[in-house]
Amino acid sequence: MAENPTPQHILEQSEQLCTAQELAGIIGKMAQDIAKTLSDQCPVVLCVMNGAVIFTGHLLPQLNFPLHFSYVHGTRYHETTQGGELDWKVAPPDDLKDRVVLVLDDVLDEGWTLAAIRERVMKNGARAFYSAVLVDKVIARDKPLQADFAGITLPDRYIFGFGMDIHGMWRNLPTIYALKQ
Ligand SMILES: O=P(O)(O)OC[C@H]1O[C@H](OP(=O)(O)OP(=O)(O)O)[C@H](O)[C@@H]1O
Ligand code: HPA
Repeated sequence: MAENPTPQHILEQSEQLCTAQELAGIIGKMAQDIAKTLSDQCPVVLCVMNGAVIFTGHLLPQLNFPLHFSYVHGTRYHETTQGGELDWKVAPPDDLKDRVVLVLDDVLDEGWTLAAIRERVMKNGARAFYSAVLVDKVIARDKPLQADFAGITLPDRYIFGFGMDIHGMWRNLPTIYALKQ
């Protein structure tokens, strides 16, 4: 891959990992599983911006029970493919006393982002924390947190599309891609 690849070059060097139709089925099933656990809890649902925006947009209308909605924004990959320190742009809401919280994220990779969100959410008084991730990445290390609801497991490759970026681009692709190996 060239040092400064063009968006088109990135796409040409990539392969699609699943279809948009498969993702729709996966998210539909997640909505059913989440409803079984949380439909009588009136949870606070938090989208982790930016990556979870499309996953959230597909999942939320399928959660057929009362809930409150807000978001957090933490980033630790910036426009690179390596995670670093978590940079809070918008921290979890302060007023979570006795609330059940469901956090939606696009990918559980090393797990540090969701672990940090859980810590803040519980510190802000939540009664219970749940997480739902579209992709659970299989990595060689233990993760500090396991997702309560996971859509698909994918191997340890940098993925993008469906909300996830590669060098800041291609969040708008309708399904998930990875660079060809
Ligand atoms: O499990 P981890 O290794 O902590 O990585 C997962 C997090 O990394 C990505 O966010 P990123 O920092 O890229 O910010 P973005 O969502 O704005 O792209 C992704 O959206 C998750 O929130
Ligand atoms: O594979 C990934 N793609 C996009 N964002 C990410 N954040 C952690 N891992 C990834």
